[in-house]
Amino acid sequence: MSTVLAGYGLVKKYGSTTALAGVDVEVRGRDSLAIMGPSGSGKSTLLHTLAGIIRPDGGQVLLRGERLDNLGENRLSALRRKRFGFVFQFGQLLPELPAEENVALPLMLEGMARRQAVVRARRWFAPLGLDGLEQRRPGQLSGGQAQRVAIARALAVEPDVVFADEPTGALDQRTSTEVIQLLTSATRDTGAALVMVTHDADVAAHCDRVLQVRDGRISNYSQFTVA
Ligand SMILES: Nc1ncnc2c1ncn2[C@@H]1O[C@H](COP(=O)(O)OP(=O)(O)OP(=O)(O)O)[C@@H](O)[C@H]1O
Repeated sequence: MSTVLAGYGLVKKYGSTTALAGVDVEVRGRDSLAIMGPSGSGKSTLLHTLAGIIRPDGGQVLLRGERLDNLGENRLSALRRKRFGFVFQFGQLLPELPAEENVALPLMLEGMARRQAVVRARRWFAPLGLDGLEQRRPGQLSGGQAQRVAIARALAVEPDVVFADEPTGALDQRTSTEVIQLLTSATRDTGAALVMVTHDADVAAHCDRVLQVRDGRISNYSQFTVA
């Protein structure tokens, strides 16, 4: 599988703080990569830089060989909407919309008619164990169900890469295991790559590779064989 997303020589500074000190990373299609490391080591900065949310001060980010880091803001945000999906820790669903409309929203932002977008969105509910919850508002869902809706929303646009920042951070251990299994398998099934920040070694172990960041540098890479 060829490289989908790559960062080479990534540097990011905040005043006198060096958040990224020259990071190289490559992610292939269907590859899942967990980013771990101590608090303040640069994990979120690396994820956001690869996702085109933070612009690096040095180095390059490439999506299928196309540079992201020097695109104009409009092209960059269009590319993020179309080619990337995002799953965050919590609070990402719009509380006033039913679950199915939350999932349909990225499709509507891409110009799809509401009715068609909702039909497409509904297809994700059964595979993610959400059958029957289409009309629920986020406040009527458990934490694990809300994260599964967020996974559906991230996958609805059929992105090249899903970025997840502490996707299980607000869940108990059993729910966290269910959610990470669904996130890794559903992402792999679509052919997308997954890049995830987590503090939890059990969650990271569901990924193909784990990258350890320390003081803005990669201190270790490990490869798991996923069953
Ligand atoms: N917007 C910002 N302004 C100033 N400094 C920042 C900013 N964002 C991050 N930093 C600093 O950059 C370094 C890396 O931060 P980052 O959030 O990437 O770490 P992290 O590993 O994700 O931490 P955590 O696990 O606590 O979320 C830290 O020293 C942090 O204080």
